[in-house]
Amino acid sequence: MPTPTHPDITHIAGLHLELRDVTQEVRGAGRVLDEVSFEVGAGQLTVIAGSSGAGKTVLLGTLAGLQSPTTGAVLHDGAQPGPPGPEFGYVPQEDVIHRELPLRRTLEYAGRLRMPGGTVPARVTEVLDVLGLSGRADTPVRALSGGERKRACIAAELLTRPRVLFLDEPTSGLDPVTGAALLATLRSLAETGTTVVLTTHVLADLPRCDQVVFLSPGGTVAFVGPPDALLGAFDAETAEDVYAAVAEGKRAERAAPAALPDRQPAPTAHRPPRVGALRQWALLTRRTTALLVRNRLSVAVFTGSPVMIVAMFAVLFRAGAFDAAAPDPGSTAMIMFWIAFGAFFFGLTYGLLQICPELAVLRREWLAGVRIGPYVASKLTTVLPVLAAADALLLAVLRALDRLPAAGWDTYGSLFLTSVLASAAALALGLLTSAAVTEPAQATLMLPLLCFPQVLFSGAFVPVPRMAPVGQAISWAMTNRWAFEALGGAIGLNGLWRDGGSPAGPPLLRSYGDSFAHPAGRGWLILAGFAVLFLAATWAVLVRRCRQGVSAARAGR
Ligand SMILES: Nc1ncnc2c1ncn2[C@@H]1O[C@H](COP(=O)(O)OP(=O)(O)OP(=O)(O)O)[C@@H](O)[C@H]1O
Repeated sequence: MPTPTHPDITHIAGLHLELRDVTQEVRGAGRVLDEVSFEVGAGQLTVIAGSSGAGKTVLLGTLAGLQSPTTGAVLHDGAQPGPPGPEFGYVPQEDVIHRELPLRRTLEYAGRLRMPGGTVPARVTEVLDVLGLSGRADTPVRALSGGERKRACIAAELLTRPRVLFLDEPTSGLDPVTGAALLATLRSLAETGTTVVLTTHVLADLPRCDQVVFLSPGGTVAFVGPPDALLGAFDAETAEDVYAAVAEGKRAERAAPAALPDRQPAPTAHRPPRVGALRQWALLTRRTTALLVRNRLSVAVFTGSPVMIVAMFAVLFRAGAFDAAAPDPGSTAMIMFWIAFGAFFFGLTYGLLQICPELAVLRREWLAGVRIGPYVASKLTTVLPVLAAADALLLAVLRALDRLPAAGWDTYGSLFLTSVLASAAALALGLLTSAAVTEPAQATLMLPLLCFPQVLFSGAFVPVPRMAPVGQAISWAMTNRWAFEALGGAIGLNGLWRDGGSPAGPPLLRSYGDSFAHPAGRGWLILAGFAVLFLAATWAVLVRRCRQGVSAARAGR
């Protein structure tokens, strides 16, 4: 990493941070922070050190206002931490940027989502330069080294010139030279006004900061002060000796040094304007599309599953099942069912992996001002056209192979609309599942669990009038039932079975009762209702997951 330069020398007003007698209890871990008090002056670089498990990450999150303290107060510029926004930067230990796109594009999307105006490309160039990443601008994020990816995450935070930047172990895993250069970058950032707080295990980071907060294993503060006072406070010769002394329970005298002053008087904090919901939706739609196209797994699923299903249908059914003179009533019902299930399956598989792999990114962007509504809507607008194409392909191939009858555009329009609505409802169910699980493996496991009842209770294999009462009740909640009935109604199964030249028709008609006797509009309404319901539930789950562990004030409540 080259020596950092800082072309952007405009000073900004850093945030003044204060903890007053903060205790923090974590479920399952008990009291993690105990009566912690210290201040961080605006534009100062503070390092939180301490042994593993001492509570550094919890302290960082509490200081950032992400977790409300159990008792005590956290103050930003003397007040409760405000709602999320672009003037606040937080870099957790895990990566919080997408991996598929080239670095510059990734940062441009991150910037456009956080700040309005056309200055983003120039700002990205500046930030890449500051972090020594200019030479990697066109490299996909996944091809960057661990240290470069860490700097890329920091770059995303710097785009908005935050007033405060929190970083959880940014130098872990970096070689000494790269770590020192990163610290130098953070120092120059502090010198232009941004308050910087980071946790570390790297001893070399300590002398490079303005203030050290040393946590002892019980979550109490063993030392707060300038780094050059650290060794003396513990009569130690090296920083390792300090770790040993703190592990033995030693604490420096808390007639503690006065808090470092703000680097410059903070003028009234101004909140930069947020990007509007409509613009966020358009940007997120473009980014999701770009990410999908670049992701080999999603391209394989998006193209592979329709092709596979269409091919299976083509070899499964005989031609001419709908021939009015000699129909095959059993096959006609099955063709309608499998079209409904195909539409459901496309929607579900496309939706299941949409959210869970990027939840950490979403949570970070939500804190920077990205709204959940536009995010969920962007998934729908990106994926639904692909689903519609897959549904159209399915119908077209079945018609071309004479597995569906010759009929007018109104019939095929009705079949298509039903399929698309069935796919939309399944997509929304997939998104809901993807939002609720914690990792892609869980989402994949949900696929058979969600498909099985949709097959059993659709009313195709056991007609709804023949189901046990509980089964009938469950069938109401199956989108596949409504799609199957609407498709059967649109293609005219009742008439074909009643008037067609097959003796198997009338008994089948009696079994299925009035399943296909309803106007198509009823099925469309129900399917659209399910889609809206699942999307609303997805929104609610994501809001809850983003707010989880975030203090009420920060969460904007
Ligand atoms: N969500 C959680 N659920 C249960 N326990 C937790 C949770 N978060 C933190 N803890 C516990 O709180 C304590 C402090 O954790 P924290 O991650 O802050 O330590 P740390 O000093 O940052 O450790 P490290 O340096 O290893 O990252 C640990 O005992 C940890 O197990």
